[in-house]
Amino acid sequence: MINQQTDALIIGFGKGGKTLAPFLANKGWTVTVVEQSSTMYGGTCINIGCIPTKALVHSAEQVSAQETSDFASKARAFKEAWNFKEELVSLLRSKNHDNLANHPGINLITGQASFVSPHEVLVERLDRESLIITAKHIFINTGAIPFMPTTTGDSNHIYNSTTLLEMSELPRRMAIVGSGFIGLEFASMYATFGTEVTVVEKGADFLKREDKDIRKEIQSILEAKGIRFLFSSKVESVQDNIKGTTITIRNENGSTQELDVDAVLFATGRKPNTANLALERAGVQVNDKGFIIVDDTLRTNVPHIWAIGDVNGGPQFTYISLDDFRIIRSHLFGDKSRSRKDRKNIPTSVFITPSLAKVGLTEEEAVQAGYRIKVAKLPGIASPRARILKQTSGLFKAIVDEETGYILGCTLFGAEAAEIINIVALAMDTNQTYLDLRDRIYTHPSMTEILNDLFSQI
Ligand SMILES: Cc1cc2nc3c(=O)[nH]c(=O)nc-3n(C[C@H](O)[C@H](O)[C@H](O)COP(=O)(O)OP(=O)(O)OC[C@H]3O[C@@H](n4cnc5c(N)ncnc54)[C@H](O)[C@@H]3O)c2cc1C
Ligand SMILES: NC(=O)c1ccc[n+]([C@@H]2O[C@H](COP(=O)([O-])OP(=O)(O)OC[C@H]3O[C@@H](n4cnc5c(N)ncnc54)[C@H](O)[C@@H]3O)[C@@H](O)[C@H]2O)c1
Repeated sequence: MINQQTDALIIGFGKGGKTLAPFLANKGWTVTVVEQSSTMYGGTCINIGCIPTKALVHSAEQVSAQETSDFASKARAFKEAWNFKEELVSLLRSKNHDNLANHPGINLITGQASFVSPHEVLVERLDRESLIITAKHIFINTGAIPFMPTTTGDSNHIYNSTTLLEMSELPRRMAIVGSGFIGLEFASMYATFGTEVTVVEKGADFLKREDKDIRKEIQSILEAKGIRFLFSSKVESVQDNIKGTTITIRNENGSTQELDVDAVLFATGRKPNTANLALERAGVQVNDKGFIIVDDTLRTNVPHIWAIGDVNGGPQFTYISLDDFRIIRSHLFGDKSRSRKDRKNIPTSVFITPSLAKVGLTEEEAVQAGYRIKVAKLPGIASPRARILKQTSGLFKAIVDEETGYILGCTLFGAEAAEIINIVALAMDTNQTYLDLRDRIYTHPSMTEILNDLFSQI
């Protein structure tokens, strides 16, 4: 057993941790980063999350614009897109690796970390001697992993988002269980490539935090791609047969139906990746779902141990993990003022085609909160840029406080919505009124200029 000392030990190569490591090293701290897998340098986002999925979404949109007709051509197009995704991920993984490995103040170790005591962590390496690292400060950044509900049966066709991304063949028929971010993004992407997709959702509807008109528009556009939705339904069993696999779906009213598919994706949420950490040996507390409990400055109940990113139970987005880094920076080397409370309007985007992006309140939420509101709405086709991009479907919507003119919320379902929403979020965070966005000079022809027209509806 080798013993090492370090000022900061970062467990997991997540977004916040990999940003914190060079920051602390540049401040003169000795920094050790431990990542359990050589295929995960750069973390979930780079390897099995945002980047590979959005590369496939983008390729699907290009293929759909070419209107390939027969399945064999579609399958070839998917294989090409998959190869591109693999090349991109491998490039980014290696860049991420080198960024830390080549930094003179950072010791990057590949191995699995678990606590021995509050200041000591065991690192087990595949083909090398284990280490005990004694650290003054410890940052847990181990992310989240897919949560899979139990089903009966025997199948080699069950996937989660990680394992499905390893498959280079386009399935002809696919069931996707869950219609959250991952379920909808995969459904839209595979259907755009040409897979026959059925989505099985236990709830009575999807995206429950969206207004009804937006949900209706999304559903009709996804259905037009050929996606079938089965709501209030659960997959009970998955049983392989010579042609693929048969899933048995039970509806809320008790009736069952069978569906033959080639692949079943479970996209039913993600749970904290803490099982191997032996947190109890450090005395670190977790909540009933296993997420590490932190205060608004991201410290755990053990003052020298912090938790960053998905593992601390905050919103599961790469940009939130990055913001966790900013909070920790503020507390270690800044004025100690930044906290989770500063996050006012967090924009989100679901990368279906066209994309859905949102910030702040929906119409229903604003009414429930007691605001007197004005609502602006425009169809996607109102944008000249959307016509150029051949993505004219969708719906843009903004909610404004009638009394003050402040923007309470905005949902953009249309081309490049994930870009435009950041401008609306900035306006909201800096207390600008809807008039500021209505009367701004934007480039033309851009998607952003839809804000001129959208807010002119008020
Ligand atoms: C399919 C998919 C698509 C997504 N798309 C988006 C998107 O478009 N936009 C967005 O913002 N977010 C997206 N997300 C969410 C986003 O990927 C995560 O919120 C983000 O990556 C979380 O980062 P993190 O800092 O918590 O840690 P992670 O990036 O999850 O890193 C944790 C690391 O810790 C390592 N580790 C775990 N346990 C140990 C241990 N005991 N010892 C050593 N190492 C360990 C893991 O191997 C992993 O590399 C997506 C997620 C998925 C699954
Ligand atoms: N574009 C992005 O920013 C992006 C993309 C992908 C993932 N993510 C992050 O990853 C997280 C996890 O994504 P996710 O889609 O796995 O989770 P999710 O929580 O967004 O959605 C899970 C869905 O599965 C349904 N479900 C759960 N159990 C079920 C069952 N047994 N049968 C049928 N349906 C069931 C739920 O009702 C829900 O609709 C997201 O919340 C998000 O934070 C972000």
